[in-house]
Amino acid sequence: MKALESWLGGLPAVILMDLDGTLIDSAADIALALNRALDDLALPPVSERQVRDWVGRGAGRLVEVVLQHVVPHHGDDPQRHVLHEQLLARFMARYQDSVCEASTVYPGVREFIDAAHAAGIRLACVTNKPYQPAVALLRALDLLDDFDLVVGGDTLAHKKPHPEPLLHCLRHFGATPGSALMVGDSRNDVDAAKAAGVVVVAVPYGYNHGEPISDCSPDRLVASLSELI
Ligand SMILES: O=C(O)COP(=O)(O)O
Ligand SMILES: [Mg+2]
Repeated sequence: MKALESWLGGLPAVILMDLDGTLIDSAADIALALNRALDDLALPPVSERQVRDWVGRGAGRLVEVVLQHVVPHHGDDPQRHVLHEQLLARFMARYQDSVCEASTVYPGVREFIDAAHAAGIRLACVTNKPYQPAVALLRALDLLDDFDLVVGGDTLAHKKPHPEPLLHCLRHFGATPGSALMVGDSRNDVDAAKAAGVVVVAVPYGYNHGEPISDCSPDRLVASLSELI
Protein backbone atom coordinates (compact mmCIF):
# COMPACT_ATOMS: atom_id res chain seq x y z
CA MET A 1 0.00 0.00 0.00
CA LYS A 2 2.94 2.32 -0.63
CA ALA A 3 1.04 4.39 -3.20
CA LEU A 4 -1.88 4.96 -0.84
CA GLU A 5 0.43 5.63 2.09
CA SER A 6 2.47 8.25 0.28
CA TRP A 7 -0.64 10.02 -1.06
CA LEU A 8 -2.38 10.16 2.34
CA GLY A 9 0.80 10.64 4.37
CA GLY A 10 -0.02 7.43 6.27
CA LEU A 11 -2.30 4.42 5.99
CA PRO A 12 -5.99 4.59 6.92
CA ALA A 13 -7.22 2.40 9.80
CA VAL A 14 -10.45 1.64 7.95
CA ILE A 15 -11.45 1.52 4.28
CA LEU A 16 -15.14 1.82 3.41
CA MET A 17 -15.90 0.25 0.03
CA ASP A 18 -18.90 0.67 -2.22
CA LEU A 19 -20.17 -2.55 -3.85
CA ASP A 20 -21.99 -2.13 -7.20
CA GLY A 21 -19.74 -0.55 -9.81
CA THR A 22 -16.70 -0.43 -7.48
CA LEU A 23 -16.00 -4.01 -6.33
CA ILE A 24 -18.39 -5.90 -8.58
CA ASP A 25 -19.81 -5.39 -12.07
CA SER A 26 -23.34 -6.47 -11.16
CA ALA A 27 -25.46 -4.64 -13.74
CA ALA A 28 -26.06 -7.69 -15.98
CA ASP A 29 -27.62 -9.70 -13.12
CA ILE A 30 -29.64 -6.69 -11.94
CA ALA A 31 -30.97 -6.24 -15.50
CA LEU A 32 -31.71 -9.97 -15.77
CA ALA A 33 -33.69 -9.98 -12.51
CA LEU A 34 -35.52 -6.77 -13.46
CA ASN A 35 -36.53 -8.22 -16.83
CA ARG A 36 -37.72 -11.47 -15.23
CA ALA A 37 -39.75 -9.42 -12.74
CA LEU A 38 -41.17 -7.22 -15.52
CA ASP A 39 -42.08 -10.35 -17.49
CA ASP A 40 -43.81 -11.81 -14.40
CA LEU A 41 -46.08 -8.75 -14.47
CA ALA A 42 -46.48 -8.82 -18.29
CA LEU A 43 -44.52 -5.56 -18.64
CA PRO A 44 -41.92 -4.85 -21.39
CA PRO A 45 -38.18 -5.29 -20.75
CA VAL A 46 -35.41 -2.72 -20.24
CA SER A 47 -31.83 -2.86 -21.57
CA GLU A 48 -28.71 -3.54 -19.54
CA ARG A 49 -27.32 -0.25 -20.86
CA GLN A 50 -30.21 1.63 -19.24
CA VAL A 51 -29.86 -0.30 -16.00
CA ARG A 52 -26.19 0.75 -15.77
CA ASP A 53 -27.33 4.38 -15.65
CA TRP A 54 -30.12 3.69 -13.15
CA VAL A 55 -28.28 1.60 -10.51
CA GLY A 56 -26.97 3.27 -7.39
CA ARG A 57 -29.81 4.65 -5.33
CA GLY A 58 -31.20 1.43 -3.88
CA ALA A 59 -33.78 -1.09 -5.08
CA GLY A 60 -36.87 1.05 -4.39
CA ARG A 61 -35.59 3.95 -6.47
CA LEU A 62 -34.40 1.62 -9.25
CA VAL A 63 -37.85 0.06 -9.55
CA GLU A 64 -39.42 3.54 -9.55
CA VAL A 65 -37.25 4.62 -12.50
CA VAL A 66 -37.86 1.36 -14.38
CA LEU A 67 -41.60 1.65 -13.89
CA GLN A 68 -41.62 5.25 -15.08
CA HIS A 69 -39.75 4.08 -18.18
CA VAL A 70 -41.95 1.10 -19.09
CA VAL A 71 -45.30 2.60 -18.00
CA PRO A 72 -44.88 6.40 -18.11
CA HIS A 73 -47.22 8.01 -15.65
CA HIS A 74 -47.85 11.44 -14.24
CA GLY A 75 -50.02 12.55 -11.36
CA ASP A 76 -51.54 10.65 -8.45
CA ASP A 77 -52.85 7.11 -8.85
CA PRO A 78 -53.19 4.74 -5.89
CA GLN A 79 -52.80 1.76 -8.28
CA ARG A 80 -49.35 3.04 -9.14
CA HIS A 81 -48.17 2.40 -5.61
CA VAL A 82 -49.53 -1.15 -5.77
CA LEU A 83 -47.71 -1.78 -9.08
CA HIS A 84 -44.48 -0.39 -7.60
CA GLU A 85 -44.73 -2.69 -4.59
CA GLN A 86 -45.48 -5.70 -6.84
CA LEU A 87 -42.53 -5.00 -9.13
CA LEU A 88 -40.20 -4.38 -6.18
CA ALA A 89 -41.24 -7.67 -4.54
CA ARG A 90 -40.84 -9.61 -7.83
CA PHE A 91 -37.46 -7.97 -8.50
CA MET A 92 -36.17 -8.79 -5.00
CA ALA A 93 -37.34 -12.41 -5.33
CA ARG A 94 -35.85 -12.80 -8.82
CA TYR A 95 -32.57 -11.15 -7.82
CA GLN A 96 -32.22 -13.23 -4.66
CA ASP A 97 -32.71 -16.35 -6.84
CA SER A 98 -29.93 -15.45 -9.28
CA VAL A 99 -27.72 -12.82 -7.72
CA CYS A 100 -24.56 -14.02 -9.44
CA GLU A 101 -25.08 -15.53 -12.88
CA ALA A 102 -23.00 -12.96 -14.73
CA SER A 103 -21.48 -10.63 -12.10
CA THR A 104 -17.71 -10.32 -11.93
CA VAL A 105 -15.11 -8.75 -9.63
CA TYR A 106 -13.38 -5.76 -11.28
CA PRO A 107 -9.64 -5.99 -12.05
CA GLY A 108 -7.45 -4.84 -9.17
CA VAL A 109 -10.08 -5.38 -6.47
CA ARG A 110 -8.83 -8.67 -5.01
CA GLU A 111 -5.23 -7.44 -5.06
CA PHE A 112 -6.27 -4.23 -3.28
CA ILE A 113 -8.22 -6.15 -0.62
CA ASP A 114 -5.30 -8.54 -0.04
CA ALA A 115 -2.90 -5.60 0.31
CA ALA A 116 -5.27 -3.88 2.76
CA HIS A 117 -5.44 -7.04 4.90
CA ALA A 118 -1.67 -7.40 4.81
CA ALA A 119 -1.37 -3.80 6.04
CA GLY A 120 -3.79 -4.46 8.93
CA ILE A 121 -6.53 -2.19 7.55
CA ARG A 122 -10.14 -3.02 8.53
CA LEU A 123 -12.64 -3.20 5.65
CA ALA A 124 -16.35 -2.43 5.49
CA CYS A 125 -18.66 -2.69 2.49
CA VAL A 126 -21.12 0.22 2.40
CA THR A 127 -23.72 -0.24 -0.31
CA ASN A 128 -27.14 1.10 -1.23
CA LYS A 129 -28.05 -2.41 -2.41
CA PRO A 130 -30.35 -4.10 0.14
CA TYR A 131 -28.39 -6.09 2.75
CA GLN A 132 -29.49 -9.63 1.80
CA PRO A 133 -28.55 -9.60 -1.90
CA ALA A 134 -25.39 -7.63 -1.04
CA VAL A 135 -24.22 -10.39 1.30
CA ALA A 136 -25.31 -13.11 -1.15
CA LEU A 137 -23.36 -11.47 -3.99
CA LEU A 138 -20.22 -10.98 -1.87
CA ARG A 139 -20.44 -14.62 -0.75
CA ALA A 140 -20.94 -15.90 -4.31
CA LEU A 141 -17.75 -14.13 -5.44
CA ASP A 142 -15.81 -15.24 -2.36
CA LEU A 143 -15.43 -11.71 -0.97
CA LEU A 144 -17.72 -11.84 2.08
CA ASP A 145 -15.06 -13.00 4.55
CA ASP A 146 -12.86 -10.07 3.52
CA PHE A 147 -15.23 -7.58 5.17
CA ASP A 148 -15.54 -6.99 8.89
CA LEU A 149 -18.87 -5.26 8.32
CA VAL A 150 -21.48 -4.96 5.57
CA VAL A 151 -23.99 -2.09 5.63
CA GLY A 152 -26.84 -2.34 3.13
CA GLY A 153 -29.21 0.29 1.80
CA ASP A 154 -31.90 -1.02 4.17
CA THR A 155 -29.68 -1.50 7.23
CA LEU A 156 -30.15 2.01 8.62
CA ALA A 157 -32.71 4.80 8.37
CA HIS A 158 -30.64 6.60 5.71
CA LYS A 159 -28.58 5.44 2.74
CA LYS A 160 -25.79 7.20 0.80
CA PRO A 161 -25.47 10.13 -0.04
CA HIS A 162 -26.44 10.57 3.64
CA PRO A 163 -23.33 10.20 5.82
CA GLU A 164 -25.07 7.88 8.31
CA PRO A 165 -23.92 4.54 6.82
CA LEU A 166 -20.29 5.74 6.85
CA LEU A 167 -20.52 7.16 10.37
CA HIS A 168 -22.13 3.90 11.52
CA CYS A 169 -19.07 1.99 10.24
CA LEU A 170 -16.67 4.39 11.93
CA ARG A 171 -18.51 3.95 15.25
CA HIS A 172 -18.36 0.16 14.78
CA PHE A 173 -14.57 0.30 14.40
CA GLY A 174 -14.05 3.08 16.97
CA ALA A 175 -12.42 5.08 14.16
CA THR A 176 -12.44 8.79 13.33
CA PRO A 177 -13.35 10.20 9.89
CA GLY A 178 -9.74 11.34 9.52
CA SER A 179 -8.47 7.76 9.88
CA ALA A 180 -10.76 6.37 7.18
CA LEU A 181 -10.92 6.24 3.40
CA MET A 182 -13.99 5.78 1.19
CA VAL A 183 -13.75 4.14 -2.24
CA GLY A 184 -16.69 4.44 -4.64
CA ASP A 185 -17.96 4.89 -8.18
CA SER A 186 -20.80 7.39 -7.85
CA ARG A 187 -21.86 10.84 -6.70
CA ASN A 188 -23.61 9.13 -3.76
CA ASP A 189 -20.27 7.82 -2.51
CA VAL A 190 -18.45 11.13 -2.97
CA ASP A 191 -21.20 13.17 -1.32
CA ALA A 192 -21.62 10.72 1.58
CA ALA A 193 -17.87 10.70 2.21
CA LYS A 194 -17.62 14.48 2.13
CA ALA A 195 -20.60 14.81 4.48
CA ALA A 196 -18.90 12.35 6.86
CA GLY A 197 -15.52 14.10 6.62
CA VAL A 198 -13.85 11.08 5.00
CA VAL A 199 -11.34 11.29 2.13
CA VAL A 200 -12.76 9.70 -1.01
CA VAL A 201 -11.18 7.91 -3.97
CA ALA A 202 -13.35 7.27 -7.03
CA VAL A 203 -13.13 4.78 -9.90
CA PRO A 204 -14.44 5.71 -13.39
CA TYR A 205 -15.55 2.24 -14.54
CA GLY A 206 -18.75 1.90 -12.52
CA TYR A 207 -22.24 3.38 -12.55
CA ASN A 208 -22.71 7.11 -12.07
CA HIS A 209 -26.06 7.83 -13.71
CA GLY A 210 -24.36 8.75 -16.99
CA GLU A 211 -22.29 11.52 -15.40
CA PRO A 212 -18.45 11.44 -15.47
CA ILE A 213 -17.31 10.76 -11.90
CA SER A 214 -14.66 13.50 -12.24
CA ASP A 215 -17.56 16.02 -12.24
CA CYS A 216 -18.32 14.92 -8.67
CA SER A 217 -14.90 16.13 -7.43
CA PRO A 218 -13.56 13.09 -5.56
CA ASP A 219 -10.28 13.70 -3.71
CA ARG A 220 -8.64 11.29 -6.13
CA LEU A 221 -9.58 9.36 -9.24
CA VAL A 222 -7.85 6.04 -10.07
CA ALA A 223 -8.36 3.91 -13.18
CA SER A 224 -8.16 0.77 -11.05
CA LEU A 225 -7.71 0.06 -7.34
CA SER A 226 -4.34 -1.52 -8.11
CA GLU A 227 -3.03 2.06 -8.57
CA LEU A 228 -3.33 2.51 -4.79
CA ILE A 229 -1.22 -0.54 -3.95
O1 LIG B 1 -27.68 -1.22 -5.77
C1 LIG B 1 -27.59 0.02 -5.66
O2 LIG B 1 -28.54 0.80 -5.66
C2 LIG B 1 -26.22 0.62 -5.58
O3 LIG B 1 -25.32 -0.04 -4.82
P1 LIG B 1 -23.89 0.62 -4.45
O4 LIG B 1 -24.18 1.62 -3.36
O5 LIG B 1 -23.15 -0.61 -3.99
O6 LIG B 1 -23.32 1.22 -5.69
MG1 LIG C 1 -21.71 2.01 -6.66
